[in-house]
Amino acid sequence: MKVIKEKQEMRSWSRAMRKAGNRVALVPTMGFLHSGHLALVEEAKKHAQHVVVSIYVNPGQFAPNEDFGSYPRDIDGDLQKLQPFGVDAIFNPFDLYERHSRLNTSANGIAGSHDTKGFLQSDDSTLCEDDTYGQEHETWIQVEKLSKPLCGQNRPIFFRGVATVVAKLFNIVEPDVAIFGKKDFQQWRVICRMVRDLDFAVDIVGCPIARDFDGIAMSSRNVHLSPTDRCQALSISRSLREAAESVTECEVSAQLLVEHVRKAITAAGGKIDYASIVDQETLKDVREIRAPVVFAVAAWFGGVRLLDNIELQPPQSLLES
Ligand SMILES: Nc1ncnc2c1ncn2[C@@H]1O[C@H](COP(=O)(O)OP(=O)(O)OP(=O)(O)O)[C@@H](O)[C@H]1O
Ligand SMILES: CC(C)(CO)[C@@H](O)C(=O)[O-]
Ligand code: BAL
Repeated sequence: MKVIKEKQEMRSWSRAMRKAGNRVALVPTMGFLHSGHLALVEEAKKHAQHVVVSIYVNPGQFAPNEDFGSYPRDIDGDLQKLQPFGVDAIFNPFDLYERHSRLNTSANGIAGSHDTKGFLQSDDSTLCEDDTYGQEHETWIQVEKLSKPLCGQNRPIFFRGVATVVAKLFNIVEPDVAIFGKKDFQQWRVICRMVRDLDFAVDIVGCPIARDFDGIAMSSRNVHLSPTDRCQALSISRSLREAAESVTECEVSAQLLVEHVRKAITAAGGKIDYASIVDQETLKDVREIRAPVVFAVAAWFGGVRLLDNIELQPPQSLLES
């Protein structure tokens, strides 16, 4: 398993694999890996001879008030976890925006890099001594409509940052296929749309949500939950499952289903960011479950923002009528 830090080396490696007639799959991650990430790697192996996992906590998708600094990181642990999985290369760049000295901080562990609007800025504490090295980044990809609802409401720069860094990763790794998790359903839709609109020659594969033994959607940030918060946070997956059961029993009112989930999460002590039933393509709210839709939730427990969702199918009787 090769660990690659430099963009140029990454591109050359990938080109050599493809020149030899092999397909390359990319699994983009921010590290602190769990079984959900490893399931993406297993999926990647079905689509290509070579698998690259990128590990990069992207400063461009965090607003100044968010958790870039405290995002969990453990590169040594990640390498150990990936070892048995037949991954060919780990791409772990120091800084994809080339603002920072390679000499003065640990890999991808920088903080304090946005202005008040959330734009990336050079930070005095991390500026290179030779300031000709640092160049500001000013080109961003904005997937206009799909970035606005759900997570976009309270994280207005998030998807711009995600789309841009994923485009950069595609340009560096030049994969044939890239694998994303549907735990971040909106992110997966945004990337699919970007690929379609900008003609990236990359197939996008979406993988089902991996859950822990108790039903919670796996997430790197779960490590910050106290045992009590974690127990209370199970109200998210439990109430989503109950909503799905109600649909099979012919409850099709989105308002009633949303009320049920909101009540359950609030009663458990959570603070809801959003709970919405939306069309899977447009991510627009639906009033009734008359086609396959997704019920997406973001909620805070003990200072940790958690995402989850469930796909809802219309009741059989509606399909038959
Ligand atoms: N439980 C999961 N099931 C399926 N895919 C997942 C799961 N958790 C993460 N992924 C996917 O792994 C990829 C990398 O995600 P990331 O490194 O941000 O991990 P994360 O667990 O989502 O962390 P966070 O705490 O930021 O939510 C994304 O495509 C994400 O959707
Ligand atoms: C896709 C991604 C790696 C971009 O930084 C990140 O948003 C994530 O891990 O889901
Ligand atoms: N998996 C989502 C990354 C983020 O919340 O920044």
